[in-house]
Amino acid sequence: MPFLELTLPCSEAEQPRLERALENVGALAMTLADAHADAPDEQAIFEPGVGQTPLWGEMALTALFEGGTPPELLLHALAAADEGVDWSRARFREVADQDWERAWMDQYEPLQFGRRTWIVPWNHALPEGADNDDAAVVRLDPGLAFGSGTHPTTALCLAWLDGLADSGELDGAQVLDFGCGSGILALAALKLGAAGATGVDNDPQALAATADNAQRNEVDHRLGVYLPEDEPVRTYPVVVANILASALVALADTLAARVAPGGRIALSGILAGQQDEVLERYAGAFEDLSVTQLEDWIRISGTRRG
Ligand SMILES: C[S@@+](CC[C@H](N)C(=O)[O-])C[C@H]1O[C@@H](n2cnc3c(N)ncnc32)[C@H](O)[C@@H]1O
Repeated sequence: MPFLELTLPCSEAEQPRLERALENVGALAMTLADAHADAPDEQAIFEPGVGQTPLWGEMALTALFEGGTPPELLLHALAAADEGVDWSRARFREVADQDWERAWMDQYEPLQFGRRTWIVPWNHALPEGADNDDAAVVRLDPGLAFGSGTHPTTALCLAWLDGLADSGELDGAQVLDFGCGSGILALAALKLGAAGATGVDNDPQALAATADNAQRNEVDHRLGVYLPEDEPVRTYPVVVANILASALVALADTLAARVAPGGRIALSGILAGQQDEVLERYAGAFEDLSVTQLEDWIRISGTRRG
């Protein structure tokens, strides 16, 4: 089914407010494009709530909604979400799924994380280094689920997994990827030597993307995917969760209960400045908590107390 695409002009000052309202009424994904005529193709794609900072002055914000959504109902919901915005500026059109997938692919290049982890789109040949025998290569088309490796929150987790593999801690391990999105972290862990992985996400589309990516990477027999309410209650030696700081705080007890004594955890999706609240919530159950920053984003990692 085609999607409904909404586009409206957007200044830098307005951007967070517009994004919040669009997210509240169910936007699946958004793009921000330079509205200058001389740079029409420059755009950034991001998941609602985990935006990217634009560099341009005049912008157009585009949001994608489920196909079949009536524009007038959406305008009504947007007016209720934020009545201070002139939503009549919005323009609508139906777009095919492929247009969005194409937009992802066009801005997506092979990337290396740590020593030997590679994320390579299916339409690229393996670059030098990714063709080494010990390279851990995940082939990915992220589609609409978050997780292509290009976002710093994902990059921080991939580098952490690569480091764990280097110290032998992933060998034969079971890994929980909480908030799996495209499955990128679970797949990387499996390629780096984990015996099995569990992907959990509250978005069924993410679970479908993870399962599909696992099958295409031929690791589906070693991966299970679950909604949070169906997730098996068990412990893991390695847990990685790239969700927002507020969710990490809310899920602290659940995630702590999933890490085996002496096991390792990485928490990502934390904006610089939000780390203290997360550190405070996890300090009781985890020791050796360390903070790593990439651009505006923080990763916290630690070891479960025995
Ligand atoms: C930032 S993306 C991370 C995707 C991928 N793991 C990566 O590192 O690129 C966060 C994912 O967590 C999911 N998510 C957010 N809150 C959640 C919750 N409370 N329980 C389970 N999944 C959640 C979202 O649907 C999204 O797929």
